Amino acid sequence: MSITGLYWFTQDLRLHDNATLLDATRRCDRLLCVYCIDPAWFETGEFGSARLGRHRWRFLNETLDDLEQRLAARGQHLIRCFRSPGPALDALIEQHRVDVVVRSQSADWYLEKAWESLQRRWPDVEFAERVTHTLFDRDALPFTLDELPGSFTQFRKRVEPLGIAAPVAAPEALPPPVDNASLSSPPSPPPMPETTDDPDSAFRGGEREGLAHLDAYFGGSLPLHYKQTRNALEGWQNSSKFSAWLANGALSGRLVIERLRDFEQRVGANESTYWLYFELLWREFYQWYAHAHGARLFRLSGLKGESPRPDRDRARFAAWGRGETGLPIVDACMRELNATGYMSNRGRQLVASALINELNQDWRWGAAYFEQQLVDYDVASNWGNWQYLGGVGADPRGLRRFDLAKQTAQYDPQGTFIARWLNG
Ligand SMILES: Cc1cc2nc3c(=O)[nH]c(=O)nc-3n(C[C@H](O)[C@H](O)[C@H](O)COP(=O)(O)OP(=O)(O)OC[C@H]3O[C@@H](n4cnc5c(N)ncnc54)[C@H](O)[C@@H]3O)c2cc1C
Repeated sequence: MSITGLYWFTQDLRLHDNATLLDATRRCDRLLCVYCIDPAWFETGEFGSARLGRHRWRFLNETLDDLEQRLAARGQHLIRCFRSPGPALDALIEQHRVDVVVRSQSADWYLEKAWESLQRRWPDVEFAERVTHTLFDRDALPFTLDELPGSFTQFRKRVEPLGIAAPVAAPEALPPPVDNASLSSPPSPPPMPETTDDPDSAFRGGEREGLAHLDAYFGGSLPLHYKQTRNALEGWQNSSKFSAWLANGALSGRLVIERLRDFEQRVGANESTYWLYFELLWREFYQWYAHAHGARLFRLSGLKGESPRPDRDRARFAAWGRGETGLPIVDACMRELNATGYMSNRGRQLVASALINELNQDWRWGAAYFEQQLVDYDVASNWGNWQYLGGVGADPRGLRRFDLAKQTAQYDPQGTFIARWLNG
């Protein structure tokens, strides 16, 4: 019997180190490759922001264009459905009599729900999934997700002794598309929102760009100084800038680790190279944290029994979003975010602390605004970090309040960063 497969791309937008794609290649005689762009992403949600803003929309389109080219080089085709995954995949499964649906697991609770209900609606179809977004497979973790350590430090100590599997090679060939005639007319004709120019953003989407950036970063000596520079408020070279490609899966974390180990062999290992690995373990922690806690990621009380009591002042929140709070370091960071889609880790900590502690607003409004604006938005890292700073997540020390004057003196002693964004 000949097998028709549907590959549902989500946050694994690459061919390298993609065990799910290898699996689909082995199993299927014909394959539909599909990406769903949910129109709901562009609507204002309950926290006052859209799920997808212009920076990541542009980055996503570049990523999908690149993926399409890579698939085309292997005789395949990417179907972009401008429709929510449920009805989009239902239509394709029915139209093409799909036998097996394949996808990479995701830390995104909404995608998990969509996957579960798809399985319920199609009991005769086979469903298969692999983990491609993390360094460790779920089975390799020395604990179940119910027993996920409550803090990063406990997590790190348990996983550091584990080996990280080598990335797998990209498939040389793929099964052919199902039916070329029908693929030229995807089931959802409405036009997608236009992408605009984004001259201020240095991030360019796609696997090709991600791999080139990886080569550039490990081709010089930057990793040797990472620990000293990573906290800077600005500067492309001060941190790795891998986040945007990691977030949509155009780069695999395992590949980053392989290149890091190679760099340590060739050039040398030091505290900074260790620290890059350490930060990637933070990412790993939040991925499993999101898997473990599901919808609690979005609750005001987070993992705690008691909820904070924010003011919920829309005008004050909007001023924070525009970078008009009157707190110079916060306003500079927010204007950078709005213009470029990126903000340093230090900046993210400061603006989150200000929204929660100085302005007394709902941390989820801030998290949702970041979701809209960040080019590197990742559901697990974003909502996990916001919970942490809001004192309702994985921080054993509770609420974090940053002294903005002290932070400004330390990280912008000459005032150049603030001047650039407030006067520029
Ligand atoms: C409030 C807040 C929201 C955040 N939202 C996101 C988000 O949506 N997406 C995102 O990728 N990161 C998020 N982060 C984490 C971190 O700020 C970014 O990963 C980092 O600034 C990206 O720049 P980089 O790639 O140069 O990082 P580097 O310093 O070079 O770190 C290397 C990699 O380690 C990972 N990493 C580093 N710090 C963290 C961290 N604190 N938590 C999780 N992973 C980390 C990232 O994958 C990053 O690419 C958030 C942090 C805060 C405080």
